[in-house]
Parts: sequence; C-alpha cells; structure tokens
Amino acid sequence: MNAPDRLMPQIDFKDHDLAPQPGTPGVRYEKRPAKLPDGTVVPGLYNAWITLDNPTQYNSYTTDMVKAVILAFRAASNARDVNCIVFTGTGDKAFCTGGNTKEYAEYYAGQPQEYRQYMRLFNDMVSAILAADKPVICRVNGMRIGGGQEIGMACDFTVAQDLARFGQAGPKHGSAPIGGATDFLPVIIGAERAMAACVLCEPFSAHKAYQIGMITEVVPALKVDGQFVANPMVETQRYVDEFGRNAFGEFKTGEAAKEGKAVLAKGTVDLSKLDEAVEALCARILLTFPECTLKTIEELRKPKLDAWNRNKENSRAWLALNMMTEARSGFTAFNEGPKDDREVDFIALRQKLAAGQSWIGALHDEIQPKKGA
Ligand SMILES: CC(C)(COP(=O)(O)OP(=O)(O)OC[C@H]1O[C@@H](n2cnc3c(N)ncnc32)[C@H](O)[C@@H]1OP(=O)(O)O)[C@@H](O)C(=O)NCCC(=O)NCCSC(=O)C1=CCCCC1=O
Repeated sequence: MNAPDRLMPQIDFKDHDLAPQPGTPGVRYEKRPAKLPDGTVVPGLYNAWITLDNPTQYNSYTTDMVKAVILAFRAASNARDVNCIVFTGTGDKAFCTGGNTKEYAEYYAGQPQEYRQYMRLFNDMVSAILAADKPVICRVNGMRIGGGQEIGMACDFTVAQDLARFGQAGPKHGSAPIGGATDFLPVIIGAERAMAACVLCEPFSAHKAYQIGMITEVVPALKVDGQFVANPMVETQRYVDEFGRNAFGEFKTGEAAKEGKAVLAKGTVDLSKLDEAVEALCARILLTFPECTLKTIEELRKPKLDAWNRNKENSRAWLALNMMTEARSGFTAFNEGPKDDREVDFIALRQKLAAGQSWIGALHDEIQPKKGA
C-alpha cells in the first residue's frame, strides 16, 4: 500500500451525479388513463403517477430515490399527453417520512461533504416539484412526516386519507426542518402555527390539516362493518371544547382515545375513497385550459417558491455541517436505539454543553439511548 492509500479510509462513495438510473428500485413512474368526472376514460390522455415505493421504511427516500423522483417529475413535465402529476406512496401507512434515517446514520453522519452533495439532490427534488409543468397533487396515503411533509407541501394540492398525520421530526432527530417546512408552513398556515409545528414536532391530524388550510380535501379510509367511518382517534363531532378552544381535528385523549383505539382495531383500511377523490380532482383540472391553468398555478406557487429560493442554499450548507454534531447523534439514536427509545438524552446533552463539553470526543456516545436500560 503506498502512502496516500494508507491515509485514505476505504469508503464506498455514493454517486451524486444525476444520470438516469433505469429501473431504480424505490420509485415507480406510470401513466394512468385520464378520466372525465363521470369516470369515462379519455383516449390518449393520462395522469402521471409517481410513487415512493419503500414501504418497509415508510417510503422514506434514499439518495437513489431522490434522483429518480427528480427524473420522474421531469418526464411527467415533458409528457404532452399528461394532465396532472399524482405524487404518492405505496401502502396505507405512510406517504413518506422523509430522508432515510438508516442512510443518514450509516453513511452521511460525520460526512458533511457527502451530505452537501446529497442536499443538492434534495433541493433539486423540491425545486422539481415546484417547477413541474403540470398541476401536482399529493395523494396522502398515510403519514407525511419530516422531509415527506416538505416534499408534500411543495405540491399544489393535497388530498389525504383521514388516518394520515402531518408533521416535522427535525428538532427531535437532529435536524432542522429547513428542507421546505420553515419556508412553506408560514405561508400556508401562518407563522405562529408554523413555529409550534416545526419546533415541537407534534403532528396535525388530517382533519386539522384540512381545517387550517394545509390540504385541499380529506376523505375517510377506515371501514368498520362495511361502512366508512371518520378516524376514531380524532375529534370530528364538535368545533370547540367547553372553554371555547378548538376541538375539531384534535387527537382524542384518555377514555375517548381508548374507545377510538378499539374502533380502529375492528376496522380495515380502504383507500378507494382517496383514489376517487384524486381522480375527481384530476378530472376537474382536465376540464380547464392547460396553459391558463399552469400559469395560474405558477403564480400561486410564488410565495412558497420565493421563500424556498431565498433560503435553500444556506439551508443546504447548514445541514451539511450539522451532520458533524446533532444530526449524527440524532439519526444514530433513531437508527440504533431500542424501539421504544429512539431519541438522544436531551437533558444530558444540554447539561454537558452548558458545562462546556466539546462535540469532539465522547459526547456523541454519552447521549445515545441506552439499550436495555
Ligand atoms: C413517527 C414515525 C414517522 C412513525 O412512528 P411509528 O408509527 O412508531 O413507526 P416506526 O416503528 O417508527 O416505523 C416503522 C418502520 O419504518 C422505519 N422508518 C420510519 N421512518 C423512516 C425513515 N425516515 N427512514 C428509514 N426508516 C424509517 C422504522 O425504522 C421502522 O422500521 P423497523 O425496521 O425499525 O421496524 C417514525 O417512524 C419516525 O419518526 N421516523 C423518522 C422520521 C425522520 O426522522 N425523518 C427524517 C427527518 S429529516 C429529513 O427528512 C430531512 C429532509 C431534507 C432536509 C434535511 C432533513 O433532515
């Protein structure tokens, strides 16, 4: 081994070039026949369905999947016979829970240069959605969390099944939700609600997301004894509680939550109403002038786009360096911690930092969740 080789760790580098990867596992691209509002198939016209297909990891996106999403949006944008783009995930658990935490913990942690290249791809994915030459509908088949919520909010419309949850994960798992959430949420739901959502990482129910204007439509997905019922874990029958505070869309607690859980356990999930609603929206868009519609959408994207373009390069640089410290610890904790304890010891971390301990050294290991503790 010569001298430079001895100095080089043997890293199997990821390829961050945006070259076509035919048949990339993890993302499906298909053109489905466009339909009129009455369900009649329209010859020669389609909707492009882009599906995140990594259900065992809640459709989180790996580096290769990010590339495939960008290419899929470009293909759908250029397809003359495509009406709308439907962006969704496989299964009924998750639309997407963001970046792949296994890849973050096992490859990007401690590698800011690599993560910087990855973030070029991530930024391009968000920009590709915001620049799509077709209306983009996010079909929320399940939870939309972290970067999943960010790419979802980049879409023009969101139609959700009502068992889905929407929220951020960053400050709990070692990241900042600056891949779009801090840009889009203040525009969509106002600064105060955005602050609570991004900092506290407490999810919104689909009904609440609908009520506060984050999504276009919410449909039931749980079938009990052959009938669709609203998400039984969420208050959907009253608008305010006895103190005049918002009650609608809040997660039930106590006895009510227990009863809700029992109903949930009796039911099965059926996404047929979600598909009906998505097809109906595509059909309504089909009955408009394509260029006027696109221009309207381009104008309405501007508030999100302005915030995104103002911040995305700084965000990329900050997120890269953060892979040396909090992201390394947070994603390692989620990836390697016991199932019921996947967060760092925040108190120990804050105490150690207050006492002046450096990130160089034992700090990372000292704050990891203890296996078997
Ligand atoms: C809250 C959860 C979304 C859901 O929790 P729960 O319902 O308890 O399910 P789990 O048991 O946790 O998850 C089921 C299995 O899926 C795996 N999983 C879930 N999410 C991911 C993911 N993002 N990457 C890889 N694998 C994932 C999970 O490990 C389970 O598998 P197992 O084999 O262990 O059974 C919860 O899952 C959760 O919090 N997930 C992680 C969310 C997250 O931190 N996402 C990354 C956020 S950061 C991000 O996305 C960014 C985007 C761009 C800018 C920078 C950035 O940070």
